[in-house]
Amino acid sequence: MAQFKVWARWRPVRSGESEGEIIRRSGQDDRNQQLQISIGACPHDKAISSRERSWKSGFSFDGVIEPNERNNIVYNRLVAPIIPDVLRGRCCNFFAYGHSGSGKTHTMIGYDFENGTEFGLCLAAARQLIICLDEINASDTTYKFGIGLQVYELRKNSAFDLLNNRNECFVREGSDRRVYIRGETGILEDGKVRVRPIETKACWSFKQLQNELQEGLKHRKTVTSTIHNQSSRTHAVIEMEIITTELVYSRDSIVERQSELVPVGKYATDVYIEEQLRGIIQTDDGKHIPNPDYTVNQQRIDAAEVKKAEFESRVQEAEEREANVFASTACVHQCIGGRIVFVDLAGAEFLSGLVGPALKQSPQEKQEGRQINTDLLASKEVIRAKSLAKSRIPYRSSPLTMVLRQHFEASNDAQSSIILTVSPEAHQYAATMNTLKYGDLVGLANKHRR
Ligand SMILES: Nc1ncnc2c1ncn2[C@@H]1O[C@H](COP(=O)(O)OP(=O)(O)OP(=O)(O)O)[C@@H](O)[C@H]1O
Repeated sequence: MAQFKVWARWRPVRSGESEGEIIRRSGQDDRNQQLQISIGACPHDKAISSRERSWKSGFSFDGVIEPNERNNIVYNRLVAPIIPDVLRGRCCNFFAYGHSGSGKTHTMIGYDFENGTEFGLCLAAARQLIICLDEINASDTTYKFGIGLQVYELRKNSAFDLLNNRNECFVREGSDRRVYIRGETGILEDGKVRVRPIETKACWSFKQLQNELQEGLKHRKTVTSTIHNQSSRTHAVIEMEIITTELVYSRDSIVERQSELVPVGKYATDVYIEEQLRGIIQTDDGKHIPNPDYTVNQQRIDAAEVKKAEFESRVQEAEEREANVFASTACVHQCIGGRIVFVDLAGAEFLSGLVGPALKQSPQEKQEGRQINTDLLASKEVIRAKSLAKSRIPYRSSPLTMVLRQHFEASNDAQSSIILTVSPEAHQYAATMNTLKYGDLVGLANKHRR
């Protein structure tokens, strides 16, 4: 089975664009029902080099979505078929890749939260999942299943938590080589330390999830681009995981215990450093030698370490409890932990260098653009390496791929999709071509595996 399905979605021509200026295109199936896309010469021929006059992809696309097909049709074709996988506890990923204004956000998140026909894919998926979970809840009242929602934007090494006031969190690789997204450690009113993981909102109804998502998206950073005035300059990630009340409690308890460990761990480090510093002196010629008047208090260091180990084992206990909750629930209902992830990538014009001349960029925006380039290139390489089933996947090339690693790895036996959003407008010819060529590359890598 192909790892990544590749879809192209043509957005409608904006009102005001003349029909004569749209890109001519056609498609053709091969025996495996894979599609080849042909693009005619650019209507603005003069601006384009001759080798770009027309183009044909390989039979590398799984499908093409036409401009008149609305979001509900897209959902039924792309996402609905994998919902049973999510309900079997698997992880499925959807990426939208394309140039500014090509329809990534329209597809993944949607701009209409009231009209079900136009729900973005994530909202439509949430609606279907909650219907299925309600059925499970009604048939077995021992458990209460819902959806854990995380919504964040990625920019450089930071994740901005849209469900927590756009709080800045940091992407770090732990000593266990897992990637964690955590905010600054905070001090609560009662003086307790709190480790802040990225917010997960437990949603038990569709209405609740819809409100949380809508509120969160108000914090999304958008700027005016040459194409439209709601352009996103970050990658937005929407994760939905099937959870139970018990799982939520067990995870809260991990956070609680990690918070308790922070001051104890810091004390142990401070004691060690203090003792080491007291045990050394500097001579007049700058050399460091043992302090003859002080004996390092090893007992004090050991006592602090023992305390730290005690708190570490409390964290470990809480982690084991979470694993038990997970395993015991999965024996009865395999849906627990099922995950669906939607990634609305930043505009691909940065990658192709197609930022229009009208888009004046500040030095900070230029730097952001470079980071977007790095991220898009890295995700491109990861998707390609996965499609080719390479043994080494370059996850560590960017913060985006580091964060997505767990989802990519969890989705090994499930289906993921990349949706290439393209515009038929002639003035976006080069951008459209660039996006389709990328899709072709991924699709051909898939074909290699079939
Ligand atoms: N398939 C479509 N059908 C109807 N309207 C669309 C479609 N695709 C895009 N649009 C409209 O075009 C505009 C730009 O789309 P959108 O914001 O989704 O682009 P984008 O690719 O996310 O851009 P950016 O990278 O700048 O954020 C929006 O008003 C959106 O509603």
